[in-house]
Amino acid sequence: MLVQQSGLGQLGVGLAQMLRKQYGKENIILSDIRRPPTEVYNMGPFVYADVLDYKNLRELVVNNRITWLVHYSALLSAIGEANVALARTINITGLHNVLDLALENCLRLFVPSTIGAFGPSSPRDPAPDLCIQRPRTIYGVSKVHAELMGEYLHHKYGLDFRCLRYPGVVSAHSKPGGGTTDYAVQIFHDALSSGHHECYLRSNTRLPMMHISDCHRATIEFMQAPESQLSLRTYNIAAMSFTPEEVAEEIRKHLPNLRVTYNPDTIRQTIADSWPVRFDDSNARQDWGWKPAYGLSELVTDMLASIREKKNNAGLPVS
Ligand SMILES: NC(=O)C1=CN([C@@H]2O[C@H](COP(=O)(O)OP(=O)(O)OC[C@H]3O[C@@H](n4cnc5c(N)ncnc54)[C@H](O)[C@@H]3O)[C@@H](O)[C@H]2O)C=CC1
Ligand SMILES: CC(=O)[C@H](N)C(=O)O
Repeated sequence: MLVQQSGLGQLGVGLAQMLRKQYGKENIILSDIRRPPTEVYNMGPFVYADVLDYKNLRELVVNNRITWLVHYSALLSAIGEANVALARTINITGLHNVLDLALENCLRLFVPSTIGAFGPSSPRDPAPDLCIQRPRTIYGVSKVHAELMGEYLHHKYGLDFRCLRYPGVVSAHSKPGGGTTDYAVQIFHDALSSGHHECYLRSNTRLPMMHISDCHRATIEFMQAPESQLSLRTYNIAAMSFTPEEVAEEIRKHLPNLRVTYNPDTIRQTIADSWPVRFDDSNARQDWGWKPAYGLSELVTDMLASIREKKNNAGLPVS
């Protein structure tokens, strides 16, 4: 049995769907502190679980004989800077609860990290798996903490801790949750509604990005990889890197009238400028065979088709 925490965020439902296809819908429990939409509730087991409530988490694990835990709970980079105390609590105290629970119940544990775990003193093009990590956001600090705590408990007590550093994830099916890479989702919605996107980053801000289905596939392949193939517990994964101007150009191949204006927001621009522009994921490719399926043109084609379909199904106008 697997429980996936904070499953109602941008990434959660899609991962649960992919896992349920492989392991059966009754074996994957989605949890969050928010009320699930009807379609998610009808897809398979859903329970309330607050990552800050240790007793509640323990009951969930014990009552359902959980063996794997996917810990998605976090406040992302931009929203974390606006709520530092809450980000520290959810991202660090929440993680400690989950680590204690995993040790106590011999759980296997997957925790995602991010390009945000690097900072201005890290090598940026590309950022390797092992290098200086001095992030300047509470989000990044909490993710480095997660990487180090998980690795420490793996080496000291044998905890099966696995961690992937995700790039900015681009998905048509959910709203972004307060990150610095959110523009790369919003631009598609704007392109298909008003035809105008106002970008909060400069036109030449290059960041690593990934299509959500590659992100989910990487997660499952990594969780399934035999221990003997892993030389690290925390791996970078990469697919593509682009700037706002480059993704806009690619969208214009489908929607030539897209207009993009730039109005950089100091907080998010400063964060983006401190992150890697490219990830070196050669260890993931070598150790457990990671290979992305989506490049920029495939991502743009898929995002436009998926959002169009959603709008058509909802009876909304599409430009
Ligand atoms: N979306 C992205 O581009 C990337 C995401 N990641 C990581 O992937 C994970 C999932 O990210 P997203 O789905 O985008 O996040 P999100 O911000 O969309 O969702 C976070 C979820 O956490 C839940 N939550 C908040 N407080 C909680 C609490 N006390 N207990 C339980 N749940 C609580 C929220 O209800 C929400 O559903 C995070 O750990 C994030 O750091 C890493 C890199 C990129
Ligand atoms: C890259 C991430 O971790 C996230 N999307 C964010 O922008 O905060």
